[in-house]
Amino acid sequence: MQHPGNLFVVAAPSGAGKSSLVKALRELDAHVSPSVSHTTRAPRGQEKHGREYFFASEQEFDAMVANNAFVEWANVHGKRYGTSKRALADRLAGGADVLLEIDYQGALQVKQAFPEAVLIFILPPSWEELRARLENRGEDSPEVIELRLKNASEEMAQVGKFDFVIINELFETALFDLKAIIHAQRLKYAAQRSARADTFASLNIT
Ligand SMILES: Nc1ncnc2c1ncn2[C@@H]1O[C@H](COP(=O)(O)OP(=O)(O)OP(=O)(O)O)[C@@H](O)[C@H]1O
Ligand SMILES: Nc1nc2c(ncn2[C@@H]2O[C@H](COP(=O)(O)O)[C@@H](O)[C@H]2O)c(=O)[nH]1
Repeated sequence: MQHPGNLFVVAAPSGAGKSSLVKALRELDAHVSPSVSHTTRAPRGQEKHGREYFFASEQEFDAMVANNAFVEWANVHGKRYGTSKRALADRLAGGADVLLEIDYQGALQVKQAFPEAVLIFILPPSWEELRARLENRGEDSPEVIELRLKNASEEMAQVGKFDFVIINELFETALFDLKAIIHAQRLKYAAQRSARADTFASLNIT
């Protein structure tokens, strides 16, 4: 599918810092539009329906799967999460750069559907730091934290399938890297578009 916006996918093990990085990026770059996913997990803390997620019952999620409403969906830490086609198509068609914050299974499904999507993986600097970030965040029970840490090794084993890797040790450095990747992709895409336009013009294609 051709579309005027760029598509970025950011994945990471839980607690590596992807939401914090994406939030900071969005404060600096209004052209990056997030996509709001659907999930069957319960809201945490201050989360609002339609802002962080569309919170769906198992039956509602089943119906969306049956209606082929997702670009991608996956089981993550025992719950289901998915990006709806509606969340993506309108934004891309409108020329926005869309950034999906999803797990690696979803990222690989997106790459199948949109080969031009740029896949970025965020790594924590160490296991100790990953655990500390999950514990200090104070949002998940000890059982949930253990499950997320257990799943992190399978997730991190997928890093080679991504286009870029950022190690989120110093936050400002990782944010700089993320901005640089997005900037480089915009320049590349703009150059391709202009080369295409030149070729079209030389061939008298309007
Ligand atoms: N570079 C960093 N140094 C220290 N702490 C950080 C850094 N980046 C993020 N954090 C902190 O680590 C915790 C986890 O970050 P965040 O919630 O962004 O992770 P996440 O990858 O989005 O996790 P999840 O997938 O569970 O939503 C937060 O408390 C955040 O403030
Ligand atoms: N495949 C998808 N994964 C998603 C999506 N939205 C979020 N996620 C990932 O789930 C975990 C857990 O998120 P949390 O908010 O419960 O901490 C994390 O890795 C998210 O990136 C989605 O639409 N598809």
